Amino acid sequence: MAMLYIPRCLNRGIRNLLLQQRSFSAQPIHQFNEDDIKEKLQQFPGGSIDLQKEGEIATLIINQPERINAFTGTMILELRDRVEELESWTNGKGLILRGADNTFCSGSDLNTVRAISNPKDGMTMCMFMQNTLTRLQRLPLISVALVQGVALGGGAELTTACDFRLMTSESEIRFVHKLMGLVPGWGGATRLVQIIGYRNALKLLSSADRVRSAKALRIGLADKILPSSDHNWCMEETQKWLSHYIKGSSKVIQAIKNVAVSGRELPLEESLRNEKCIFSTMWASPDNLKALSTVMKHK
Ligand SMILES: CC[C@H](C(=O)O)C(=O)SCCNC(=O)CCNC(=O)[C@H](O)C(C)(C)COP(=O)(O)OP(=O)(O)OC[C@H]1O[C@@H](n2cnc3c(N)ncnc32)[C@H](O)[C@@H]1OP(=O)(O)O
Repeated sequence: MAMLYIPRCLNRGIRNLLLQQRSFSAQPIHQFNEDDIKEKLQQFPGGSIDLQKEGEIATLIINQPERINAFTGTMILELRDRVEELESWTNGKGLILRGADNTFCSGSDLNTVRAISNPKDGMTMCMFMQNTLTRLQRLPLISVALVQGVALGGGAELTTACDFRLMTSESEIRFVHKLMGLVPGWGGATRLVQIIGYRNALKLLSSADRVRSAKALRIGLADKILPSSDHNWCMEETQKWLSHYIKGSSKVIQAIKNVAVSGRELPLEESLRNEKCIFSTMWASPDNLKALSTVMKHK
């Protein structure tokens, strides 16, 4: 669940209202019995999704470098567990999503794909991943995908579940779905339209062209190009870039992410009500009172 922070000290009416609002983000997009698909995905092991927390920034690592970090069945399950863990990380502020070994992700593992290439499994896998990536997208953390090497197919879709994308001058994002007789199924098309607009998204999906970093920056898919591909340097630069957006207390950063998600996802009136509720948790809060007690000049 992407959780709003709801202080216990609020009066009962406001607290109940906030709890109701919170249940909006906790609702899975698709409600279905997950047992069958979980059992199926367990049969395709390999690789891992690793979670590291360092201070206020967590890093999720897609880890199967021998297959360019392709997603196996168990990695799909592990991603969900890791996202769930991040949902209850109350002190966190930022998240970096990256692949192991200087590349991002080559999409679904084709061995897994072949084994579940029937309508029923395809549909439940699609719903499972859409639920997970929606939860990832709604985490109250500011998230950035560090795209080194390639982000192909499902890998390209994954980048769109983050708030921002940093690429290296050598990396590329490519929606190859058309070449496989498919459309994105992990929510990637919907999110791509939100990020770069209908016309640009349609061009990328219908051409299956590779998007190198300069073009990605131009059309708003990437937020920065890192000039070196050296892994340690890229990670340091990504942390530096992210740290600009996560200065301040975790409650303030999480509230900012929540109002932004609300603005993106909810109809106007509902979003305004949600913003009011979140605002009410921040007004006269310790962070707010501390700021007011200092002499402020925003020069
Ligand atoms: C599109 C829909 C679907 C979804 O989930 O929505 C998908 O994502 S399906 C997967 C789409 N991705 C692909 O089709 C990737 C195909 N592979 C490639 O294009 C290349 O391997 C590439 C560009 C990723 C990497 O090329 P490079 O020359 O750097 O390395 P190799 O080709 O030698 O790859 C090393 C090794 O990895 C295996 N590999 C790569 N990607 C996958 C994958 N997605 N699933 C399974 N295995 C993958 C590749 O076959 C090589 O294995 P080897 O045994 O050494 O031949």
